[in-house]
Amino acid sequence: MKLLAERLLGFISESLGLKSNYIQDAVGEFYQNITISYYPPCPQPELTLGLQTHSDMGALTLLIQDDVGGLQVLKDGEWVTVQPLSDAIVVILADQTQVITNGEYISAQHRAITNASRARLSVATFHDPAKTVKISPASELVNDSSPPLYREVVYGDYVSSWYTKGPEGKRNLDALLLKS
Ligand SMILES: O=C(O)CCC(=O)C(=O)O
Ligand SMILES: [Fe+2]
Repeated sequence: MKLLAERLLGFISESLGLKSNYIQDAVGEFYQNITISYYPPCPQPELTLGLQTHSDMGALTLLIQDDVGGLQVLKDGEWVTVQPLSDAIVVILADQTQVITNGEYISAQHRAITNASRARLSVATFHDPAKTVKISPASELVNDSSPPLYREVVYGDYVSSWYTKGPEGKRNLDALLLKS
């Protein structure tokens, strides 16, 4: 998972004209976190979500889901179900990559819905900076016509505020926006 995350961040860096290890260097050694989520059947799925709308706070998330399905991503204002595919790994771009790329790449808002009949399992591997790492837009991507969109943040502070305020859409990322 770590190698895959490194390669994907490498491709993202290269696509923006940065050296391939740019984002990896900005993030530093990954703090790898694994969450296994179990969603029991819910008698009234229309009344509750399995997981509320959020974007992941680190750099990149790699997710494996079983064949039940329930992960949805927000695309053009609509919720789109990520169809389970056997052997597939879902790549979820997370907030720090949005900051480093100065908004060229956008972290995905997603949620998990429940269903009435089958329990669901997902395994997410988060690739995050260490808590002491400072994250800011890549200087190579910032100039007079493309000013920095986000202020620098110590990743640990971002995590604290995420847990204090809770994830509500992308409000934690929006709090880093510099006023133009
Ligand atoms: O269970 C899922 O499909 C989503 C899990 C997730 O988004 C998370 O743990 O951050
Ligand atoms: Fe997530």
